[in-house]
Amino acid sequence: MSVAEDREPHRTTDLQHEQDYVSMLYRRLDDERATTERRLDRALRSHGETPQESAERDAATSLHHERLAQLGSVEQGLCFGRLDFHDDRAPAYIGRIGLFDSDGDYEPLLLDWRAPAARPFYLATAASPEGVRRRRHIRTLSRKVVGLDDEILDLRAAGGQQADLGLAGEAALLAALERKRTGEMGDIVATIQAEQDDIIRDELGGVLVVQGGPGTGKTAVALHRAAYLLYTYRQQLASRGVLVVGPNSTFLRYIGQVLPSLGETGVLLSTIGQLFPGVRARGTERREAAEVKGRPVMVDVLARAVADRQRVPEDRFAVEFDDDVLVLRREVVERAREKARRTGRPHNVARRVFVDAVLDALVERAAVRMEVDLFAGVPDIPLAAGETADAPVLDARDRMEIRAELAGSATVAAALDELWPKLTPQRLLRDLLGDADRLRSASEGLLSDADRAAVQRPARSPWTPADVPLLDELAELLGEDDDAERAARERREREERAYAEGVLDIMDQDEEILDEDQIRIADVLDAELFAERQERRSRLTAAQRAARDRTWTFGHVIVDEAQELSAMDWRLLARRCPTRSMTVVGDVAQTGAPGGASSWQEMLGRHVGDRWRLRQLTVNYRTPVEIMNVAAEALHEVDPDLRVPTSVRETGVEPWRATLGERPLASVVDDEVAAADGGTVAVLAPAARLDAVRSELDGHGEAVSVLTVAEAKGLEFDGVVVVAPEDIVAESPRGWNDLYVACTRATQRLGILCTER
Ligand SMILES: Nc1ncnc2c1ncn2[C@@H]1O[C@H](COP(=O)(O)OP(=O)(O)OP(=O)(O)O)[C@@H](O)[C@H]1O
Repeated sequence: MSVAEDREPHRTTDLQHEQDYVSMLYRRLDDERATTERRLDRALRSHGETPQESAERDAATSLHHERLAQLGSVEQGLCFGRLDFHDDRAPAYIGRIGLFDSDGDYEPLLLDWRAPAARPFYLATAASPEGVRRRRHIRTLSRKVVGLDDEILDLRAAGGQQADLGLAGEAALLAALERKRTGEMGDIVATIQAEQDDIIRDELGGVLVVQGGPGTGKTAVALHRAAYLLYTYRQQLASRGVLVVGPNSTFLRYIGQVLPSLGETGVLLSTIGQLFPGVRARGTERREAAEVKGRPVMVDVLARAVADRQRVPEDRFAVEFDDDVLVLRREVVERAREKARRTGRPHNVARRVFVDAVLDALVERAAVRMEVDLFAGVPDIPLAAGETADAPVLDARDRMEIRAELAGSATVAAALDELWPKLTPQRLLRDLLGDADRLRSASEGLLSDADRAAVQRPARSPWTPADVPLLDELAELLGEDDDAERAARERREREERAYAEGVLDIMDQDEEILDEDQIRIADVLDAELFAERQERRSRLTAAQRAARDRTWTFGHVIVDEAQELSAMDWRLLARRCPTRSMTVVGDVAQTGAPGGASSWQEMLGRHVGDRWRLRQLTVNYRTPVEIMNVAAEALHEVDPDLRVPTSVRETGVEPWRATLGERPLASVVDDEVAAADGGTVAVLAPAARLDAVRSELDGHGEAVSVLTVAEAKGLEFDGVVVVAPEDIVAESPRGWNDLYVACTRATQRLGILCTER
């Protein structure tokens, strides 16, 4: 233990004193909620006469709404710490948000954990106390104070000893770590450790890489960093939002409550597969297919696939027009294509240039034909004075009319579409992966026959996560000719606004003549109107607006389990974050994805060169020593030089091994469920055995999660049973990494069922 810890039961007076203070804080919180509700109500009822007033009203409702959400989310564990100082400063209380005295002097009653003044709570040690005499953890249940853990930051009291791991608030920390898991990640705001705090508060700019073994709190640190950045750089980040990328939707559900519990709503949690609005990547595919799709060479394959759709006719281009056939030579179309390509614009935007050039050529052809027709059978008339024989018979206006007619002709449009079709990313990718000839043409010399066989699939196949970065790349290559759509959107917004203003006016007139009861009905209407109006504009947080917009760029991007991302995934993320303000969190020893990375430089070099900074986390908070000893065997197979992180606790419970099939799996798992005593249990199986294991454990319901290792990435359970580790290892080129991940999901107990082999 690093410091003297007060394990004596606290005197009732101490508890009572803290209870009084905490109760006062909750009263202050209630007041604040009531005030904010009143402000929100007032803002909703105010009419914006001018566009500026409307905008101000929207900004105010949005602000109050956000504040209300924040005040609502900090109810549990509002205040969790107190610092007492050596000098005569008043004690500082630390909590989830800042609260101030409502009187004139505006004294802080509770410090937000992210405020600089709260930092000693996480950093002060006996050796470097930063003026702190005592650190107190206050444990609460609802609004009741149920316990206190004190540390006196005094080297003499600690016997001059510094513990190896330098843990702060050890009693509170160990209590948190021993807690049964619920299936949802909780925040660690009361027990953040110094090495974690350093990372959480690292500066905003540039790429920060956080490398740490399993259970070192990388995910927790990443989420607290998001909350810290939004607090500290609110001006910069509130409007653009923060994106947190996780490996799959189970993981996102697992971490989903952490940021709201810290009072933050401006964060979009997403997988890579969810980052293309309008596409749900629910399909699965073989590892080989995902690996090929993740390679950087796909950029060239896709560029070629787009170029392949810009065709010129074999021989000549003939199109029916006005009971006639207009013919263009192949070279004329080729020149039009070159002209369009030379603009360097994306396919759908450059299409206009191509279409214009072909239409110009067609107008010429049509004009010639008309002149021929006009004069057919007409005897030569002598030229009048000033006339020349080659003066055009059709003037500019005639030509414009012909052009308009050509442009409006369905046959001409269809013929042009054959040569240079308008394309969506979805259509192009479906066509490409569903057609062997197209695929070969786009990838000859870039992919092998085996690669092509891996990615080719029936045209109606569902989208997979590895398709999404390809769709994103194609969206860039194809571009959007969206003038008409933008105008329609603006018109729609104007109409909606006028409608809302109208409803408000009617309500106001009504209110003047309604009696009390009816006004209450109007209040309900008001609430509905509020919801409607907010839904359209101000209620949407930056994160929600970002989720609907592929071209949104975020103020900061945090990537968890980053080692799993492919080169194409990184290209997509780089587009979402042109400022390269990123936090990249992961463990290159846990890489399971075939396109994932085994070194950070290999992964990031292509996008940021060597302009990234590395921080390491070294202490394992999840997995006890006994289990890490077993996990270390798997890690040794990955790379004998790698070391497991140091565990903070021992449980005295050794992991067990048995042979699969000796006892029915259901009964083995029943024992584990009983041992977990209300905690969570997972059975991790090789993909090939998953269905069989699931049906064997049918009836265990929600008590047991049956998952592949890939699905269990980033999650944790009180008890874990690993089925057929040999098969897990054999199933993938990174099988030992997978086994390492499987063993390190456990917080209390690990069992391994080997196959007979
Ligand atoms: N300072 C802390 N106080 C309390 N609990 C902590 C602390 N740091 C980490 N934990 C807990 O340890 C567990 C592991 O944390 P987390 O999932 O963030 O680790 P990780 O490094 O992302 O692991 P992996 O790479 O295996 O997914 C979680 O239950 C987390 O809440």
